[in-house]
Amino acid sequence: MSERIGFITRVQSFSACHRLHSKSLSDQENKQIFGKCNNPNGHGHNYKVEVTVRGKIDRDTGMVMNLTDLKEYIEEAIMKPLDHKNLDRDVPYFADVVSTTENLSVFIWDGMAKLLPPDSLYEIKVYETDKNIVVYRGE
Ligand SMILES: Nc1nc2c(c(=O)[nH]1)N=C([C@H](O)[C@H](O)COP(=O)(O)OP(=O)(O)OP(=O)(O)O)CN2
Ligand SMILES: [Zn+2]
Repeated sequence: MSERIGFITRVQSFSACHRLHSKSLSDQENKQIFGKCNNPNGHGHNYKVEVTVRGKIDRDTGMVMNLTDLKEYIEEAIMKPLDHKNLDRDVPYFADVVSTTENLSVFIWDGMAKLLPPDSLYEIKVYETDKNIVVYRGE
């Protein structure tokens, strides 16, 4: 039988607060572009992240990868740095990067890619709310 390729996804939720504010823009521009999300005291989200890994379905194990290992990588790359954090103040990456869901997806991609086997990470999907969803595939 020829080699089969599978995609496996694990879902993880975390809570964090943030403020949309760019140091490259004036206060007036920040207010105009980000509106209520530029409120100085920030606001919170219950984020949901889907991490998808692509790979060969191993003939012996029947797995693309062990979901127990994926769970541990998610703990390192998502939960430890982000859960119950103020993204802008507690996560050094966001000191000069606006904490949009797009940039959060890139942060999570970079953290996961460091832990997973080379070229196995396929997609990061972040739900900021039920209605606001970002997909990042490392491009
Ligand atoms: N391109 C982006 N635009 C916006 C982002 C983002 O990450 N990328 N983020 C925000 C805010 O952080 C904000 O939290 C969005 O919240 P809100 O508009 O309240 O969310 P909903 O659309 O789900 O709320 P409803 O009021 O139910 O429509 C803004 N823009
Ligand atoms: Zn927000």
